[in-house]
Amino acid sequence: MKKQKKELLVIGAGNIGRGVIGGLFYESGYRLYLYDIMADRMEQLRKQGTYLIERVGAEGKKRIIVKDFEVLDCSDESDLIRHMEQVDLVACCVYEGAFESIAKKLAEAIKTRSRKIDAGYFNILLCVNALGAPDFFEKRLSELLAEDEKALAYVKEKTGICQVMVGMAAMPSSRELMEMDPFAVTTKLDGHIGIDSEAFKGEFPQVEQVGKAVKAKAQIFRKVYTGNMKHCMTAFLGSARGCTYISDTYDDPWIEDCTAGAFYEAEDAVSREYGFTQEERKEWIDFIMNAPKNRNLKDEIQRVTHGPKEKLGRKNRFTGPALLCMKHQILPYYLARGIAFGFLYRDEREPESIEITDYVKEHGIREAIMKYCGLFPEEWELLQLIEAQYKEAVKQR
Ligand SMILES: NC(=O)c1ccc[n+]([C@@H]2O[C@H](COP(=O)([O-])OP(=O)(O)OC[C@H]3O[C@@H](n4cnc5c(N)ncnc54)[C@H](O)[C@@H]3O)[C@@H](O)[C@H]2O)c1
Ligand SMILES: O=P(O)(O)OC[C@@H](O)[C@@H](O)[C@H](O)[C@H](O)CO
Repeated sequence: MKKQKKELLVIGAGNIGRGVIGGLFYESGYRLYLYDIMADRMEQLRKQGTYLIERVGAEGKKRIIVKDFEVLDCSDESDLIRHMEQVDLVACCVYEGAFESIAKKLAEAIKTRSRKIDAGYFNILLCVNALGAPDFFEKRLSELLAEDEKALAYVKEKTGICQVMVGMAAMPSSRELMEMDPFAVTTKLDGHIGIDSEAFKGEFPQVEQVGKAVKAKAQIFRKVYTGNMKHCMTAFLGSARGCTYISDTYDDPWIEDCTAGAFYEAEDAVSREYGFTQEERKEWIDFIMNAPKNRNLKDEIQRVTHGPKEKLGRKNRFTGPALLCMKHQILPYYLARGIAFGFLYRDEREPESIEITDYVKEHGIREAIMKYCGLFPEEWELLQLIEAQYKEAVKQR
């Protein structure tokens, strides 16, 4: 088997791309190639030549300076496609809105790759919380390459399209650090990255805190419906209590009870739906519920709630598990409370929260639930439950 070069092309050089994936692979000896759509900012990073990662744990902190990376010419797509043709490992660290344009460039690169005599494996790591990302890329690549048999065969035989569970939060650094280095990024110190090992092709990367994940397509639903849901519900409830950071909520027993309630409802429903074993369940519950409270990490509520329209949506982190609960005869009592507080969440810096709360004011909560959660009148039990929780929440505020 051809030895894989220790090189990683990062697409989306933001919190996760620079801070978590870039940082961990760099520390394990990988050469980084960074691409981002923000061409001017990337040019500044190229000139700067290094960037700082601050890793913050419950007990201690660690700083790393990333050096000797290459910033691509981000002013057009040709340099990106050329690197996709040459670097065997690509990490997509972007939101869903970027998927289509990345799929088109990958398709171009795959055409060239498939014609190389010694064409080796190519792995695409989808480091995203979006649900169904591998299915999207598999489908789009097969459509874009439909006329090209060689390229299609290369996708099938040599390309790994891998969901990655990024279990390590990352965020912009404090103002003091950003003044020292405008590219500084802060991440959790502990945490784990799981790459879909069933989809990965060839030699698996040996990187600290990065391991193999099985049942990855089910695991990402579990991560988003339980872990990210709990995180976002903490932020919605925390915002209602006047908190700025997630850590400000840690001593509030009401927030703790409500979010734990929602977590266990969702975890039960997800486990029934996807058939996680008792051992798998225990490990996951322990990872989320017994994680040490990291009071040193300043994770802003505004970052965690970002894009509330998507987050309240039918398939996303609240309505998704609430519907699964209904399917499996579990009452999504606390999940409905999380949704209710999502409808109360208003931050002038988050335009979607203004749209949602204004809509509730104008049309009433029932119409708003149908519009933003995508529920139908025949799903009346869940509709009524959220409505009731909303009315309670308004009284409590
Ligand atoms: N931040 C976290 O704690 C965390 C943890 C797990 C997973 N995630 C997921 O990781 C992904 C990235 O999150 P983030 O926090 O790093 O966001 P971010 O906004 O910090 O970074 C995303 C980067 O992608 C760039 N981008 C946008 N469109 C692009 C395109 N077409 N091509 C190339 N680059 C493009 C943006 O300019 C930005 O720099 C998201 O899917 C998120 O859900 C984030
Ligand atoms: O990045 P988002 O908007 O999908 O979700 C916000 C956070 O919940 C998320 O970034 C977490 O910090 C991360 O998924 C860690 O597990």
